[in-house]
Amino acid sequence: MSASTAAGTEGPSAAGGGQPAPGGASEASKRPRRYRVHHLRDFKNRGEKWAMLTAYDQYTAEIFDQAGIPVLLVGDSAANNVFGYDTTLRVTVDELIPLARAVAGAVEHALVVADLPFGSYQASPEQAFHTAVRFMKEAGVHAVKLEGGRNMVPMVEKLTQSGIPVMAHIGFTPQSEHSIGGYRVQGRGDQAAGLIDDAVALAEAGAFSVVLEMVPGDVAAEITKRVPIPTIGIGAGRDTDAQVLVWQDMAGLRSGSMPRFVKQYADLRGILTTAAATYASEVASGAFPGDEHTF
Ligand SMILES: Nc1nc(=O)c2c([nH]1)NC[C@@H]1CN(c3ccc(C(=O)N[C@@H](CCC(=O)O)C(=O)O)cc3)CN21
Ligand SMILES: CC(C)C(=O)C(=O)O
Ligand SMILES: [Mg+2]
Repeated sequence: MSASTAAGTEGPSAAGGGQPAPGGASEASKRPRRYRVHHLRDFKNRGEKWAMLTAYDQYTAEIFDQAGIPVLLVGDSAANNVFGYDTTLRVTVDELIPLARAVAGAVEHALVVADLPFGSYQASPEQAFHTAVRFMKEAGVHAVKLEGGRNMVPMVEKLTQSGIPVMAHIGFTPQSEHSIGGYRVQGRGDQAAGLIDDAVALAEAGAFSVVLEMVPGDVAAEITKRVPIPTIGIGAGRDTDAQVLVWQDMAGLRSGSMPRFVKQYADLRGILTTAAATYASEVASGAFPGDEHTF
């Protein structure tokens, strides 16, 4: 797998290998050598919807890349989906960078975005800059994401002016769980105007896209109309430019109750449970290893 940014990255590539691209299989040959922020803006202008997924390791990144997912997010949700912490607040830059390095190193076409962990960017634009540079240098990601509205404008300006593309994230922002007071829909009623102002300010500050998490569908639709950058919804209805889900939710690996915005497209937990139990019983019975596995 190549993380190359060599010449020839702009044009469409014939090396799609027949894999599906966002617009469907027929679009595969149009898949760019590397998705760039301008491709995402083109999708918006053409009204083509696309999907983002989280990824935290080599094989999932490779699989989602080959499936035609144009943007992969190394989310701070690694906190609860990799490390077993109860909230995203716990994950550190030092923990997330190796995962981001695995993902960025495994993809050929996808644009890889890393979440800036809680506490690693809020203090100042300089702090945000130094953390983002670590992700770009040590992990090789192509962009970073941070949570917050108008208060994040100085950070977004500093990063974008330094050549670091920034994905914004508003609505329910899990890193602010304790000040928000729980996992709650944001932007209802007279909160809507403030959320729209946040999105507009972040776009003006240079953000290349904005995640809208747990926002009423009509508010997300209004924001999507009002800003020139792509909106990426999670629990924000069907009218955003793109959607994002945590991959373990999407593929049915995670146990327990699922947020309402999740749709499960596979039962990986069932598949792995059966595989592990069958392996164990074949070892117990002596059916594995067989002659063909023996030297
Ligand atoms: N596995 C996983 N999936 C996610 O979507 C996700 C993470 N982890 N970790 C980081 C954040 C946290 N997120 C979450 C997690 C839970 C709910 C949730 O339980 N929502 C409930 C209650 C909503 C309400 O109270 O109104 C729901 O039914 O949607 C929402 C967002 C989204 N992100
Ligand atoms: C759910 C997405 C947007 C996220 O921020 C994460 O996975 O950390
Ligand atoms: Mg996150």
